[in-house]
Amino acid sequence: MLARIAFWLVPPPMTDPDDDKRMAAGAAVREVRDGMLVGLGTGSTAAHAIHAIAAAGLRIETVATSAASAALARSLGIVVRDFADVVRVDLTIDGADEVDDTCRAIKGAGGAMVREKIVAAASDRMIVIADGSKRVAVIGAAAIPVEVLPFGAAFVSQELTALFASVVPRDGGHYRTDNGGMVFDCRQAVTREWPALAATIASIPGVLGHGLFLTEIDAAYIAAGGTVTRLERRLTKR
Ligand SMILES: O=C[C@H](O)[C@H](O)[C@H](O)COP(=O)(O)O
Repeated sequence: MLARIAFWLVPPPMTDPDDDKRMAAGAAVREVRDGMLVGLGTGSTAAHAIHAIAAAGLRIETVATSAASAALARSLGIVVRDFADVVRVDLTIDGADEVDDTCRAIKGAGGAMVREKIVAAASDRMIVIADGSKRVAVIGAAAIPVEVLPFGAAFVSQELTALFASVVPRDGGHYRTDNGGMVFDCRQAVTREWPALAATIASIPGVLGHGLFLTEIDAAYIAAGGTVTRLERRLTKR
């Protein structure tokens, strides 16, 4: 009862999720140093990081995980290289749809997960930035997006149906990624043995990639109520 009264007298601080995204992005960008090759993520939170990089006037080069992020960065005067010529990235900063305290994440609501995973794998350090709504005890409530070669759509959809309770083609099957792939948003996995599930999805012919990031992320900056928490992954990356 006392706790309830205290709640009404002193309401918890309310912050705009966009302010939290900006704050998480700003904290991560403080890790960027002149001379680095930096991976630019995709989405609304990653866009804050791109703006923060531009505002900091850092002398860096970047690679982008989507056409949208490349266009935003170039519009702000940031040098963006073609990733096809790159084998190693110093640091990547990207958003997430869900992230847990061991830095496992679900990504790809914006459809960029395949390029994001390639750039993450090439990165010495991969940081996820997010507002507090993305932090979860256990990943798995968000849809896991699976990018599929349109040629194999029906076959892959059938295979995914054995792994998930719900398999929904994005935009009724009309959505296309920067790679020309379709996306199936998959929910309620029949197993939460994530490494085995990730391997099974990836092994289906026609699958180009998926949004389960189980080993790629080194750290997460989560901002909630004006406070930034940094989570560091403890296990070795690969
Ligand atoms: O494909 C999109 C990416 O994985 C995004 O980083 C993720 O969906 C988070 O986006 P936002 O920061 O807009 O919530």
